[in-house]
Amino acid sequence: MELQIEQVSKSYGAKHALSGITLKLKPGVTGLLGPNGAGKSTLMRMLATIEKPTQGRITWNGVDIAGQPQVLRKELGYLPQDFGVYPNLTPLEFLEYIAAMKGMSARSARTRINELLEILNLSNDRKRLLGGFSGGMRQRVGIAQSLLNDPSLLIVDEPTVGLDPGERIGFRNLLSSLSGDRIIILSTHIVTDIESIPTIALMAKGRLVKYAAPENLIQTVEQKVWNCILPAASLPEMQAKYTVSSAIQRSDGIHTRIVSDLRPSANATLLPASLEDAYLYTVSSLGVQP
Ligand SMILES: Nc1ncnc2c1ncn2[C@@H]1O[C@H](COP(=O)(O)OP(=O)(O)OP(=O)(O)O)[C@@H](O)[C@H]1O
Repeated sequence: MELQIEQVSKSYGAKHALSGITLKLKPGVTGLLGPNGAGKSTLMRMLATIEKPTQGRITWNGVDIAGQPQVLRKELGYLPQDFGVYPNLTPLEFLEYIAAMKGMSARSARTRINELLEILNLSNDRKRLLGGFSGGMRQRVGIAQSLLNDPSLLIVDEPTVGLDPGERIGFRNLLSSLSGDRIIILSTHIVTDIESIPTIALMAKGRLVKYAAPENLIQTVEQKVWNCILPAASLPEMQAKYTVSSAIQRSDGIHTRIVSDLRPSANATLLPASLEDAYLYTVSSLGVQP
């Protein structure tokens, strides 16, 4: 099983949304991380065969999906960013409707739907109208519909938006349990969502900037993360000069976490680096607002 992205670019008129993306994905989870406008959704829409590249090609097990989208579609699960539900249906009715559109038999759909409602903790709400669901509950219904056909390629665009902290953790565990022999691609601009994912594709300005394991990304900022204790008045000046990843008010001043090649002040001390530091450092060095 292989998904190959070869020199893919996408333009909308004069706007270059993606430029020369090349990636080869094998079974496992890949996290697409990048600030707003990086091109994550555009790439995912092309992988989901909703749009075609302006240049380059995407192949699924060697077949170009622009010419033969059906080869991939039957093995695809997709949760788009702007996923909407029909408010007057229950989760059960909604999932039965999607399953019928995917060509599943009523019998196998019913078994799979029951399984998914259980996994996604929706069994007790199976007969309530979706219109009354919270954002997190709707998102779980969206995840359920993407898994109906037990897809070999699962694409989920910003799946944790609207989830509360407990649901986020539940979703992370669900993804790990699903990985096995399938390719999963998940996009986010929230670093903590993908800390436990084995491979990260970092995007900015329509380009693939890094493709590496989280620990390798963290290594790039080892010995570059500093704690400076500042008087409140100096914070704006430091923020203008350096990449500040956090600033916490304490009794002895503002504990400011700075990512910088050089020691930012005489009293600065080194801190262990995190994935968030690596992300901020990489994206800021490209002149992009993280
Ligand atoms: N249909 C479209 N027409 C014109 N421009 C578009 C279209 N879709 C995306 N773009 C532009 O392409 C760029 C990449 O957008 P995209 O939505 O893929 O980014 P993203 O990384 O998913 O960001 P976000 O997290 O905000 O969704 C942006 O500048 C966006 O405005």
